[in-house]
Amino acid sequence: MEKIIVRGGKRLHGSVKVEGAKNAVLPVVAASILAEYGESTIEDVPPLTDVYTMKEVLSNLNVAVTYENGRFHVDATRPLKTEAPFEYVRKMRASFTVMGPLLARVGKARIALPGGCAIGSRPVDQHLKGFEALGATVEIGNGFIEARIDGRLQGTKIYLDFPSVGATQNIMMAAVLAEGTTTIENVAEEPEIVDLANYLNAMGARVRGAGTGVIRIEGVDALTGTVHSVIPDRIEAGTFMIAAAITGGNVFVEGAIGEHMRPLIAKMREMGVEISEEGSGLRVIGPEKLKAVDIKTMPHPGFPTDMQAQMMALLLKAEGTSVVTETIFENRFMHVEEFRRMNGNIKIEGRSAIVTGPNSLQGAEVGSTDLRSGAALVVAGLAADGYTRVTELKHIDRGYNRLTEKLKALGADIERVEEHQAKDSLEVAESI
Ligand SMILES: CC(=O)N[C@H]1[C@@H](OP(=O)(O)OP(=O)(O)OC[C@H]2O[C@@H](n3ccc(=O)[nH]c3=O)[C@H](O)[C@@H]2O)O[C@H](CO)[C@@H](O)[C@@H]1O
Ligand SMILES: C=C(OP(=O)(O)O)C(=O)O
Repeated sequence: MEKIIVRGGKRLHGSVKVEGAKNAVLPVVAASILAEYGESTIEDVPPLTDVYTMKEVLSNLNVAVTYENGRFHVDATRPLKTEAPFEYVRKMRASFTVMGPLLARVGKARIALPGGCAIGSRPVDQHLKGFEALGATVEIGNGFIEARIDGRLQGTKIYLDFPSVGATQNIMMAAVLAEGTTTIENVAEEPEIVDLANYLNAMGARVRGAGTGVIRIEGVDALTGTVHSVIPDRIEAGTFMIAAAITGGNVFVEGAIGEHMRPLIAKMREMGVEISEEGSGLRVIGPEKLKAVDIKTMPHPGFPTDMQAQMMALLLKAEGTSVVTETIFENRFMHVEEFRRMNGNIKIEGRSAIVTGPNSLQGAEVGSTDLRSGAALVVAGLAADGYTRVTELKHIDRGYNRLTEKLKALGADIERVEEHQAKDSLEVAESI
């Protein structure tokens, strides 16, 4: 087992390049199953464990997939299998997004029921409601969800109870091959939805309205593989912006798209962080003193839940009381306990965490509970006295490529070490 050891106190400076967005890559790769003709090439794909899991899911469906030099080549023209077993869905919930494409292409999909996880129960009822509205029969049993349709899915009108990102994507991918027009209302508006729509349209689909609350899809008979570069990762970018701010540093985050990050930029500016759009990215300059602000996670364009933990790390250093309210996932405060180990003053009241600062954070041994909490602990470690040891790195590896190396290149005292070295971590850390 590995650990990240970080010694706080260094101001970050320099430039860091953002990679392709994990949350755009996964649905786009799933959508490549829809191409009855030709190959797809998906570019700017970072080497994350989730990407490798998606590759395995597709290979298992008899799709020919190769991944090299940040490019995913997918050939889905062979006869497809229709089952995604628990071993993949357990590793990565996004495996469930192959259901819509399979149903549309083959008329059948059998996917293991995605379970709960560290951030909440995460049901898929809205995905299933969409498939049923399109004419599919959905059955749940023996730990699997099976959806079938005789003939083609039929265009329809669907209203989502909640603007779920995954349900919007899954239903969009099913509807592109349906007969007639589908209108989906109250959809998610995240940049990753727009990216998926752009890819689908480049394959020959007719999707309109992605990025607004209503998506209209005119079904087509078949799709053809194409080349697509995914959007930059706004969550990775945001994590580096917070790392820069928490250390009072000056960092250029290359590739960060301001338009995708308005709520984070607005809140960081309220805290006193200087953020400017500069050429192909964002420059972030951390102030000497940070001000407390309140945060409420909401569907896009609200404040993203995937930035909540990292933002809480920054708020720990802010002067005053901040209220962080999590409205998307019912259990996304697992990092609070870990921050407390680092001397963080945080109280939880229902769906809110009350952070009182500024805190003089102390290095401690802390565990990632999901990928963003892991990154948030590393970021907090950059501003803590002494050594912070972050464990359970498998979570971080799902969503961040070379986090340690990138922070080190910005001047952080940080090292990723094997457990046996970490036993002697102080010694290792002293040699950083
Ligand atoms: C791979 C990927 O892109 N993951 C992102 C995606 O996850 P994901 O697509 O799973 O998130 P959703 O938007 O679907 O979930 C948001 C909320 O809706 C609920 N819900 C969802 C579907 C459903 O059928 N029924 C239901 O009740 C969930 O339990 C959750 O409370 O969007 C989340 C919200 O921005 C992000 O945190 C994740 O990083
Ligand atoms: C929660 C996340 O991802 P997933 O939906 O894949 O668990 C995330 O990216 O922060």
